[in-house]
Amino acid sequence: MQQNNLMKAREEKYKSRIRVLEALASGKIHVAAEPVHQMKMEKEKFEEKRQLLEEDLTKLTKDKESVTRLTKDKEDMARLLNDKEDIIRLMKEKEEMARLMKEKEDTVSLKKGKDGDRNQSADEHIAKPIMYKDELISLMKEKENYKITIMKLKLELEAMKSSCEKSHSLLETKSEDVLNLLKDKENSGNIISQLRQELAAARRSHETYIQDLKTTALQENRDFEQRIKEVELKLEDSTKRGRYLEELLESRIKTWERKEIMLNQFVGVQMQNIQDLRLSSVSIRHEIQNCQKRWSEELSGLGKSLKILANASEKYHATLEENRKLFNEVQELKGNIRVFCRIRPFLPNEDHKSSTTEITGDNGELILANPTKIGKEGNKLFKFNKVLGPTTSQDEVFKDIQPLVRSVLDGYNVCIFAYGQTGSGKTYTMTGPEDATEEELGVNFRALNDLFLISRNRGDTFNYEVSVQMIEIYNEQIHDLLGSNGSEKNLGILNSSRPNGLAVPDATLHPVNSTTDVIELMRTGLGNRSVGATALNERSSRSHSVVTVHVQGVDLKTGATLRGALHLVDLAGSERVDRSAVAGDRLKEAQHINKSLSALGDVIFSLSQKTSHVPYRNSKLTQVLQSSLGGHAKTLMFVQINPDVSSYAESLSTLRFAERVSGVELGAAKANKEGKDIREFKEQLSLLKDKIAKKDEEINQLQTHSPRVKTGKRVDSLLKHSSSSPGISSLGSKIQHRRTASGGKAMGLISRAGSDADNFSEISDRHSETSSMQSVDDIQQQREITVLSKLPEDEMGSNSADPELASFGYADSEGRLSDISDSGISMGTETDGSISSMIDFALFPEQEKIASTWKEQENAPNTPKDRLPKVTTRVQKATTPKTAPSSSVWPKSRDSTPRSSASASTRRSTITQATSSPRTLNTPKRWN
Ligand SMILES: Nc1ncnc2c1ncn2[C@@H]1O[C@H](COP(=O)(O)OP(=O)(O)OP(=O)(O)O)[C@@H](O)[C@H]1O
Repeated sequence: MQQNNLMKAREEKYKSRIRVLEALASGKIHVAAEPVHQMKMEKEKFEEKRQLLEEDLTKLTKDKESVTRLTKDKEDMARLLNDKEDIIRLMKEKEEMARLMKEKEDTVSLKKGKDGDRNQSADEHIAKPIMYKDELISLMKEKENYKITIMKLKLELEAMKSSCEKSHSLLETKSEDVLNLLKDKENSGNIISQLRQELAAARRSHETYIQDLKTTALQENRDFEQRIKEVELKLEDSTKRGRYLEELLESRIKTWERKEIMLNQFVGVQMQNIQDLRLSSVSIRHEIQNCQKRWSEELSGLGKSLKILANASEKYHATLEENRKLFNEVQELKGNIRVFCRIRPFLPNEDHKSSTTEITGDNGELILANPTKIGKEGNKLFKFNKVLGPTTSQDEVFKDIQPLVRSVLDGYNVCIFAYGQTGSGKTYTMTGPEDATEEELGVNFRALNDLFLISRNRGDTFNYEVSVQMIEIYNEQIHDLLGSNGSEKNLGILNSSRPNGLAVPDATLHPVNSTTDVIELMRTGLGNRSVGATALNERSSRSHSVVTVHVQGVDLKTGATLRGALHLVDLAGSERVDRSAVAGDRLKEAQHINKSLSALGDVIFSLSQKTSHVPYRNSKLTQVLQSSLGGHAKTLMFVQINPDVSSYAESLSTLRFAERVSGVELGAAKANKEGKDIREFKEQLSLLKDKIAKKDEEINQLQTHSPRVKTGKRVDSLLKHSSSSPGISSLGSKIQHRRTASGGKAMGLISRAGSDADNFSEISDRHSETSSMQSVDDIQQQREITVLSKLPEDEMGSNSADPELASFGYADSEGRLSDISDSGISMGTETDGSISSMIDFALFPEQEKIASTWKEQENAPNTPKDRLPKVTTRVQKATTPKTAPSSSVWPKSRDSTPRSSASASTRRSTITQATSSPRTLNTPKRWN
């Protein structure tokens, strides 16, 4: 406890010391500020510290006293220990005494024995026992005393023992205390020495601190004195300035007073003004309120009129929409060629910055910007049925033409062709890119798939048969892309009015039943085309590919048949070819492309002008598409545009062409529907026609041997121009051949030209019902004869390999040329009173009756031989008034007119003398 208290006291002391030191440390900061006060504080603290130290000292002294007391206790203890030792020694002595007593007793007993002996001897010696008795009694007494003393000693010893034990235990505790005290003392000694050291150190530091304080105080005093001097100086200055400022203030106050007076006067005036302004503002407010009222009235009026306008605009849009629909319906009724313009996106390798095209909305308008002209001046607006932007997907494209494609199943002929320069996306639209994904598949695949789908859906009511032909027209030669021999064979064209409606009957017709069949076929076809492409140097872009889907449907209820054909045409690139830049095969290809595209243009133009003669036969392409372009078909053209600036010229020419095409009215489309009876009747008719053809041949043979015909020069020439009559045509050709055999060089050339593959068309024409009376091939041959007859024989020989090319007008180097002008062709246009119809009259009695009046007038003979001169006369009659229009709308080529007239005159003089009607031949024209 004591020790704990001691420790607590020390702790308190140290804490107080720390506080003092902290107070000193904190006080030190303020020393500089209040040195005197601080010093007093310091002194007080120091006093406190001193008192504490004194208290410590008194405590220590007390400790010392207690230590001294303890030392005394210790000494007592030592004394007690000595006592104890004495007691022990006494005990030992007592034991010694006891031992001695024992020895004495023993001696006594021995003495007693001796006494017995002595008694015996007493007898002997009677005096001796009495002496010994006394001695014994004294000894006994002594013994008794000893016993008492021993008892006393024993008691004393026990008391001593107990006290000794007590003092031993006390001693033990004391000794422990002493040890503790000694330790404490040692510790206290240490602490005291430590405290002394600390005290000395504190004294030293305090002294130094006091010393420092003194020096700082001195320094501060000096600084204070310095500052006081400075402050005194400043005070002097400020007093001076104060005086100056007072003076200044006074003068200013005076000025301000003056100004105040002025200001008051001014304020008075201003107040007056404000009053005036208030009055005027009140009047203005009134005015504004009036204005606001008027405006709100006007605004509400405007709102009403705006509402009316909005309603009107809504109605206007609805009307516009209706107009558009009506326009489309009108176009549908008129049978206009639909034109969809598709703009290809920029390809990864192209500069994406500058596009020449801009789509203005969803109304089919397209602006083509001339890159050389800035602003609206260079813009040209075109309008089509639809404009498909670069982001339009293949599916969206097909959705737009789907109804058209589906109408094939209702017996319509549909033709979809893609026109545009190379690389503008024709093949992409029609077929899709190479390795196309399902989304990228083109119109061909989608159309066939759709046809299958619908035909399957109509399975309950109709039985459809779908078959596909795929041909390629390259250098005016037709190749079958689905044939087993690849595309090598050159095929001929038949007029599509044959019962099966096939334009190219020799091209393989593949029946297809499923989408897989179609994909297989397309692959084969494209494979054959691409094989050609490698061999013939990008032939794909230099040939037209035509996929024809023939659909024949039988109505399961009525037995009526429907026959529809869908032509999907990927045309060759339409770009202009600068002839100086190409030669050889390329030149030939370009010329053929130009020729066929020009022919297509001519046909479209003729259709748009509704001329009686349409020059289908000017190219293989138009011949193949004849039934789809003119025969009440639905026709759609995709105009493909490359948006790049470099293609501006081509785009302009393409769009102009497309614009003209969009104006073409083909007449309302008609479905090829036939009742069962009609079909049978038509089949009979075609059989009869075949018979007639055979009969005609027989007649020809007879006529060949007839002397009248051999010498009949007039008949010969007339026959030449009545070639559309089957019998007469063949007769004419025979006569020509005969003349060739007997004639000169020119005739030889005729023969060669006649042997050209194109003559297939001529021969086939004999089976035609409605073809023109004078075929284009005839005119071509005549031109060849005319032109080539002027050439030296060797030159003719070199050109004779390709008579078509030899006659192909190259005068215009930049444009597509049609070497056979529309005006030239139309000199022998077909009429309703054509020879074939006359023959029909003769063969079918009913018709003959109808025409009896005419026959009577003409006094028509009944035999074919007799009929012939009548026929020719009729031809002359029919032909003469239908002179070709003397002025074509198409620009004539620079050198064409003289050549044409020359050739016409030459032709008249050398070959034909039969026709005297004025003709204009070979006016080349250009579609651009
Ligand atoms: N709408 C389109 N979206 C994406 N790529 C297109 C599109 N149209 C065309 N292309 C790409 O442009 C390139 C040229 O297209 P494509 O071969 O169809 O042109 P083309 O007019 O048929 O050429 P050619 O006359 O040589 O046959 C191809 O790489 C094709 O994938």
